[in-house]
Amino acid sequence: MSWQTAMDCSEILAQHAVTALIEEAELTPKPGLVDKQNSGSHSDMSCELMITSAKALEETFAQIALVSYQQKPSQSLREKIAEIGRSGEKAMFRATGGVNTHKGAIWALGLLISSKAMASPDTDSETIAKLAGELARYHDRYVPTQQTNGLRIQKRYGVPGAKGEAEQGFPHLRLIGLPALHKARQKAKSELHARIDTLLALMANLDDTCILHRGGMDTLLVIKEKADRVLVQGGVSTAAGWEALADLDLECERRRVSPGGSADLLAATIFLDAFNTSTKSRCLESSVTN
Ligand SMILES: CC(C)(COP(=O)(O)OP(=O)(O)OC[C@H]1O[C@@H](n2cnc3c(N)ncnc32)[C@H](O)[C@@H]1O)[C@@H](O)C(=O)NCCC(=O)NCCS
Ligand SMILES: Nc1ncnc2c1ncn2[C@@H]1O[C@H](COP(=O)(O)OP(=O)(O)OP(=O)(O)O)[C@@H](O)[C@H]1O
Repeated sequence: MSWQTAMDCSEILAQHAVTALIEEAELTPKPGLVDKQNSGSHSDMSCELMITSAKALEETFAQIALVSYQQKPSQSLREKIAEIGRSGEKAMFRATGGVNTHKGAIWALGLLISSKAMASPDTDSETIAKLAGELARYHDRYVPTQQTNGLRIQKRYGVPGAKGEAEQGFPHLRLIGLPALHKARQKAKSELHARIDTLLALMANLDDTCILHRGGMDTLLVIKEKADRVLVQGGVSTAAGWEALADLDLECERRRVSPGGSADLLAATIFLDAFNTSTKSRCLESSVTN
């Protein structure tokens, strides 16, 4: 996939980002998260709301791509996209009536869109994620000083959180998400199973501040271990893996936790993967059973 002008680039990247968010929301089943079957551990969200929110972000994503087109990482660019990202958060809250549907996703996708727009269209995903990290490491002098759940949790548990993940060049995207998706496809898994296995691989590895915030460290460790157990059983395409997924789902429900950070990184994985020409026309079946 290629683009010739800044406008093309902006439209293509924004559309792809919205599609990635919609495909993440619609992927079913997902433990603890909003999907087509239920709203997981989120009493204030639904799949329709996630889709409304995703569509409301298209303009934000387009603006980020436009200001980043053929630029280099710099403090000035970092501050420009931070401002656009913050107005994107406002657009999200307006569209959802005040519900935080995509804050983490705006952050991750915003940086990756900026990086894609800076680089030439055929740049590989590894380089894109690292370039996004380079941009994230510039200090934003206008960052609001108020405390967030994520900042509190990062301090309390000493984990990198969404900010650290980006500043490190998205290691979970490069080393876990994209390889898990490609490995599942190599094993001829269906696209549905491949994507759920990718989410589980992220959940098994990520110190997700959404889970830490609601459940604490004990809960995070149990969720990581149970996600890993599905993969050890061969993933959700096996009967034992499917059963282990049901067990993980019950655990998220019982503890009222949701892997929002892993969901964001799954959307980011889907976004970057779409530019890989060999996987362009993947067919995602709508079945929710094994
Ligand atoms: C860095 C952000 C996410 C704020 O982070 P913070 O951890 O303080 O906030 P908060 O807890 O509210 O949100 C974090 C969200 O990140 C996701 N997340 C959680 N853990 C992780 C993790 N380990 N890795 C990646 N994402 C994670 C979850 O969805 C979570 O809800 C971001 O909102 C921000 O600072 N935006 C400012 C605007 C900006 O600079 N934008 C630039 C790109 S558009
Ligand atoms: N399918 C999904 N379902 C739920 N959350 C998702 C999904 N996809 C991504 N997320 C991410 O999860 C985050 C929402 O998590 P959460 O509800 O824990 O945040 P919060 O509103 O800040 O905290 P809390 O609800 O615990 O007060 C969003 O910012 C979003 O980026």
